[in-house]
Amino acid sequence: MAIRSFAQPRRAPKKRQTRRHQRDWENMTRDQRVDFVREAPEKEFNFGKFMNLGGVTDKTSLRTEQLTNAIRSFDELRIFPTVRYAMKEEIRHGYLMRNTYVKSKEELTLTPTSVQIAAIKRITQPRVKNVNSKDTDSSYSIGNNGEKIYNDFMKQNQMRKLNTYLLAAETGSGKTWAYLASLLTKLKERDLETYQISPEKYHQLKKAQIVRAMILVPTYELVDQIYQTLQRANSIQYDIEQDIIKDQKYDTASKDFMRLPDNNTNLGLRIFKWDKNVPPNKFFDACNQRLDIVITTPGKITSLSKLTNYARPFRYFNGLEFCVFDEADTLLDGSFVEDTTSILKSLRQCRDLVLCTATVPKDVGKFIKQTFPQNSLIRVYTKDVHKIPRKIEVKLIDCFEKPYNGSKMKALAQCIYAIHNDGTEKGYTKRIIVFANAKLELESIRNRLLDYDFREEDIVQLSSNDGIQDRLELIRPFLEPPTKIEDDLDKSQIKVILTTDIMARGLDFKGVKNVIIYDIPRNSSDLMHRIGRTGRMKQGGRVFILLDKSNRKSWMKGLPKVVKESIRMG
Ligand SMILES: Nc1ncnc2c1ncn2[C@@H]1O[C@H](COP(=O)(O)OP(=O)(O)OP(=O)(O)O)[C@@H](O)[C@H]1O
Repeated sequence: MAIRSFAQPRRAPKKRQTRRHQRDWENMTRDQRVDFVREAPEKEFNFGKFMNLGGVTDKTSLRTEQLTNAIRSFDELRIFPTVRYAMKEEIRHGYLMRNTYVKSKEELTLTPTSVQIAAIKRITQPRVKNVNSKDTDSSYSIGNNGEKIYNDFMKQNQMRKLNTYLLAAETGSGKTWAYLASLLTKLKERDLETYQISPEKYHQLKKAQIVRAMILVPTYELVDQIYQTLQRANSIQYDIEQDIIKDQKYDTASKDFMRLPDNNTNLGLRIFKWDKNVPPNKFFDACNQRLDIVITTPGKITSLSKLTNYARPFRYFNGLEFCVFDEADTLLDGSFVEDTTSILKSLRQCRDLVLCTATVPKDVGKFIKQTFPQNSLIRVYTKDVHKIPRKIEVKLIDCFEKPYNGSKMKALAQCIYAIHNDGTEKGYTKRIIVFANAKLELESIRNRLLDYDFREEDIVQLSSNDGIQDRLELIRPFLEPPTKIEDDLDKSQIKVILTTDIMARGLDFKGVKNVIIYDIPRNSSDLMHRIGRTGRMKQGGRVFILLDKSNRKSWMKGLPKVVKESIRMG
């Protein structure tokens, strides 16, 4: 195992032990020494080509730490009041009540996570207005379908630069709400701004045939997940006087705006889920009125350019101001990058682009550096990015040891059997995710597991060969909190899902405690994503890694220590 060791706290770092540096160190005050050590590079677990992560400098994550230090509640962040209410209720709705001393969800005190604080602070901070831009009321005019008004309205943005935010934080740390809270706040503040200029213009703009914000993700499962989160937030009901305005010092225009029928009972957003089975004409129909947010995959957007019988189908995105690439490490790599870059080029009015990811592979980091000029790129890295959450226990199973004697299948069956009987999650169906590399292999793994007397209904396989509806149906029990065995349709004591990397990214498996890595993935980034399907939001979890001929003698053996000592993965 090769652990690059650099700074040792409170001791002069080895790299600095030249005479001059040693003298400097000795002359430093205690505080200066602490700062010096904190800014020196941390240990990193690095071994060969498998390790493809990089680009996290301790200075970047230190800056995020400084930003987040003093904040303890959502109320201290610039989040639009109605958005803040809906966000907290949505998180409360999905909160897992196990591992908490609080009796009911209503009593929970929710606090923002580091990435939420840092991202919201950075993204929603007001911009310095460009002195050259003609930011005056006279730039508004009225057109037939509202598009013209919007175009005029957007002209003022042309002089302002695009800000690109790179949000990188460990898996399960609440990145989705980090960008959603910022996005919804921007949309609401923009509406309020217009309303303050002229209520009439605000109402006219609502009829504009445009899309205001777009969230792109790599899979249809994620399209569905983000859509469900937003829809839940959008349908949360509040009493505008009691829950939002009471005891707060808002100016009259803001209060009037919040009391409008569009705002006074719920967020009132128009959200469009553009998934696999939705043809473009459904999207065009939805665009008859202003769409606040579209959630889709890059492929859906680029497919518009192939349409021959629609005039300028891309025109609906001409006024788009806010765009998110969720799972940006995937969207800016491999088969996606061509689509995503062509989309980027056409978003001329976009002012805020959020690249959200749990890992920044070196190649992707390099691409981002080359694509976005340094002065427009704002990095928000948390201090635990590229670290496996410490609540996760990583266990290695050597298939060459007794009693497996080289049989990986035997080791897998034994591992599932041991989880089944380990006395944890008493009374609940235990859910286990098994990751293999090749989808063609899944069927044979399942058949061989059935030979070990597991029940057919307890073991399912899922790959990209299955249709999206089947996939959503199969993963549903994993996306919901655990159920009591007697409430489960099949009365399953365990439920095993055999899958590939298609399920490894972004999916918010609720309280799944066990992940088995049957095959080692291609690189450390994929490994981090697989491991991250458990141990979400500081919940515990276990990951079992099967070591076979190809990897048993390797650095893999150092992994449990890397997690325990909270060492960053390279
Ligand atoms: N402040 C908070 N307090 C408690 N729970 C939260 C908070 N914010 C978000 N959550 C919950 O944490 C879970 C994980 O959040 P989310 O899916 O956004 O993680 P993520 O960082 O995007 O993970 P991944 O990298 O795997 O995509 C969700 O169920 C979400 O509702």
